[in-house]
Amino acid sequence: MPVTPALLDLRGLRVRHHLPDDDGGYRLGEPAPDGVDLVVHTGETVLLLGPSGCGKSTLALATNGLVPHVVGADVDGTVITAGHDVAGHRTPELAADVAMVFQDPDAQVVTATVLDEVCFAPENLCVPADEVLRRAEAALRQVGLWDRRADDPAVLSGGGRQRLALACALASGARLLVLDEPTANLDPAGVEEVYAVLRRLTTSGERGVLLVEHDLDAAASLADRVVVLDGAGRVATEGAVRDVLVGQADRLAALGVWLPTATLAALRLRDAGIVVDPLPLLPAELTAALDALPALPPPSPPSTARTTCRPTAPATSAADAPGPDADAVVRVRDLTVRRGGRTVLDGIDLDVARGELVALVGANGAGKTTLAQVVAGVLRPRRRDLTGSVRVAGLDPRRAAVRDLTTAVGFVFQNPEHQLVTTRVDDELALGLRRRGLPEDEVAARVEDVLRRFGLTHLRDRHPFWLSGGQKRRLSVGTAVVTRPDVLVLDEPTYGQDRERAVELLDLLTALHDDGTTVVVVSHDMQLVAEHATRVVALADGRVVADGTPDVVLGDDDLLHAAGLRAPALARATRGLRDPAWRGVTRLADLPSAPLVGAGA
Ligand SMILES: Nc1ncnc2c1ncn2[C@@H]1O[C@H](COP(=O)(O)OP(=O)(O)OP(=O)(O)O)[C@@H](O)[C@H]1O
Ligand SMILES: Nc1ncnc2c1ncn2[C@@H]1O[C@H](COP(=O)(O)OP(=O)(O)OP(=O)(O)O)[C@@H](O)[C@H]1O
Repeated sequence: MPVTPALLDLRGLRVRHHLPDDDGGYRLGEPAPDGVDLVVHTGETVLLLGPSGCGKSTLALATNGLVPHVVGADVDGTVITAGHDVAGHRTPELAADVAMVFQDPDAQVVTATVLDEVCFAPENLCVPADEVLRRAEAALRQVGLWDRRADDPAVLSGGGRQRLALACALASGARLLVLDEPTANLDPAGVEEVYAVLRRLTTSGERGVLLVEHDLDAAASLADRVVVLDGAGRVATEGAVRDVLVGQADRLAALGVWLPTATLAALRLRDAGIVVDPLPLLPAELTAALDALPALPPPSPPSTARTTCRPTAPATSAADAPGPDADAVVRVRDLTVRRGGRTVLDGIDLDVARGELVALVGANGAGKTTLAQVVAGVLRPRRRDLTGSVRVAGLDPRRAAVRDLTTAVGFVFQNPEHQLVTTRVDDELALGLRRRGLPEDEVAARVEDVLRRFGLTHLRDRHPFWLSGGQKRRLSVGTAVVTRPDVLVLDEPTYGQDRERAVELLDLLTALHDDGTTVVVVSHDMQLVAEHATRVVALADGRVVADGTPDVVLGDDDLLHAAGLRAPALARATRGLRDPAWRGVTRLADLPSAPLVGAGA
């Protein structure tokens, strides 16, 4: 046991949120977390896992007193942060000791430029001016934002704002970093960079990290210990990373918690009678374990579920992209868009046929959100800022009446808060249907269906504002799905979701797609893209740099690296295998699913 005092020491933490009621008072929500003990020492990274709504963000907010001093709640138990009892200290008094990065980076921006933002915390802590600048520069360089230091934080892309929040935490000098999904909006290259920074910070022995994160392929190699909460907010299990993630993989899977891709793959193989023992944590360990088997059965033929309605020509450059398509439900021609004086989309041509499930991928700032929003008519640039044309189901999204447009295309924002407007979950789902004048019994039936499919029935009368991040995200996807549009455009729909919900959401998108809905989804999760998309369009610097099937685009390592992307975790594990038949297996669904006579170990 380390002899230094803990940076964070939680004993019996139990939080019940104050839920406002109609007569101006409040009632208490269900406890989450519920009686949790958790300790973080200097030099240590502790990973906090658990299904959506179990209280991970609430626990994070309790470490610097935002819960209960700002977010109303009854708190039992004790929280000692860097030796201070949080109950007796306001959040600003703890700022020198604990720095937080929230799930929603927009929640914390306060100044007018990127540089000011990073200087803000150390200035408030009365750090000498030259030291403030030194720390700010170092932090901005570490997250790759030094060149954008004069920009307004509001004009950064989603991933840009996430990097900024992290730079602020680093520059504050606080010894305890509490990071709530710090990489959720980052491109794969950015995730690697951020984890490299965190690794340097913790191995230098000066700081400790409490990390809430779903992307275990990256986090598993950084964290020292894991604490897993169950759905009721109690500690289900804890221990060293490998002991928990690998040693108790079945239990975690049953809780609906994410597992590393390599572990998931091995569990699937085990079901097919191919025993990989011990279970691997990282892609390289899966490679070694499979190579050690006497023989591998052939992988399953690629699953038919993903076959596109209209085969897309494999193409690895914009020039080779599929030609004009008469059936295109989305048609983008030579689209150029300027924002804040900068060209952010540069001559985009893109046809999406009815029934495709297209993933838009690319580095932070590549223009994915801009393209998605222009297609959905959510962003309507001025005439001088846009050239070229866009048609969705025959409509011009810049000019069409909102009512017509929302029948043609549903949009889900990167940040769900931006689109929730009513005071109840069920009203939020009913809103678009009522606006269309649907009969009330039809409205009720569709709302019930979506509540059930998205696991929101028990929260139907909750104010959308008082939901967890994952619950808000499901609600916002639900509002887009409930109107059954021709085209559904989603910006990072799985971020913040536990495994069960993310898989459910993607299965739902796949089902909608099978029913003929065209789906365009912006995603940084290459494994999910590989599993579900029928086509991948990669953007870099506002241009289409690749357009083809997932196998072609995600199999081109040089292209992926140049575009700030990385191969999916399973592809990283299989590409080094001795058995050539297995190289390039990218989808879990393509692993052997039944034992083959005379094959395997
Ligand atoms: N500000 C709030 N007011 C009232 N209830 C809240 C508030 N924030 C969260 N809750 C509720 O508290 C519980 C725990 O939420 P929390 O955000 O801590 O969960 P989480 O584990 O971080 O979930 P996710 O993975 O979905 O982000 C949930 O049931 C949620 O609905
Ligand atoms: N409101 C705005 N004003 C000016 N520039 C903006 C604005 N919003 C975005 N930009 C800029 O447009 C470019 C493309 O941003 P966009 O959000 O489309 O990228 P993205 O590929 O979706 O990135 P991310 O993966 O980080 O979400 C970025 O350089 C960004 O800084």
